[in-house]
Amino acid sequence: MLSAEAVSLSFAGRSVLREVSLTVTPGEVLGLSGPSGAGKSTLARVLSGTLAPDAGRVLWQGSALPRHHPGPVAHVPQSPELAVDPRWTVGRILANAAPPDPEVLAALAIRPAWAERHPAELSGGELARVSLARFFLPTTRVLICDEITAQLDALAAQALWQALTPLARHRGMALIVISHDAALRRALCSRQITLDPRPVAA
Ligand SMILES: Nc1ncnc2c1ncn2[C@@H]1O[C@H](COP(=O)(O)OP(=O)(O)OP(=O)(O)O)[C@@H](O)[C@H]1O
Repeated sequence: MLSAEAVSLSFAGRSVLREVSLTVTPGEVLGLSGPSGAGKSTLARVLSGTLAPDAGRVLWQGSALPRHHPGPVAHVPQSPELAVDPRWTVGRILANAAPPDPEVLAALAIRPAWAERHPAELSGGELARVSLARFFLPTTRVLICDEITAQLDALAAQALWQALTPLARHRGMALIVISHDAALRRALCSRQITLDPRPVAA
């Protein structure tokens, strides 16, 4: 189980997260919403251990979040094109943290032929799937999906979620779905929290 206890964070004296508390249990799909700038991506970075809070703590199975990489909590970023090295091939990107998992590659319809291509040689939907596969590792127990289908058309978005959610459920992986799309959150999530106007504990 992942939990955040009264997590607070400021950037240059400006408070972004104010005593945010939440829990995520294995296999759960939790929705996270709030207006632009509310701190959703910042919270994702804190939960995945890439950003340390000023106050409060993040616990994994009741202990401090492990510092090793890859850890149990992965944050799939909002803009995959900004999060990958454009000089790397898709094959290298996919193999960077762990050997690619054939089941994940097949479920996300990632073609072997893409291995020699660079990120700029994929469509937005293809790159979104590669970005997802990159964080969908055997060690991942909580996958934070940060607006991962916001740039896709409705059909491509639906295909991605239809591939991702059964795979995560099958592996007992929890998902945190960050999205401005209320219908999507309703369809996917068993529980939701909102970072507006004040953090709501779950
Ligand atoms: N490294 C940083 N340094 C300074 N300010 C930052 C930094 N990262 C984020 N912020 C600020 O923190 C606030 C929250 O940003 P964040 O990206 O978490 O919002 P968000 O809720 O995910 O927004 P959106 O829905 O637009 O993606 C914003 O005002 C942003 O400018």
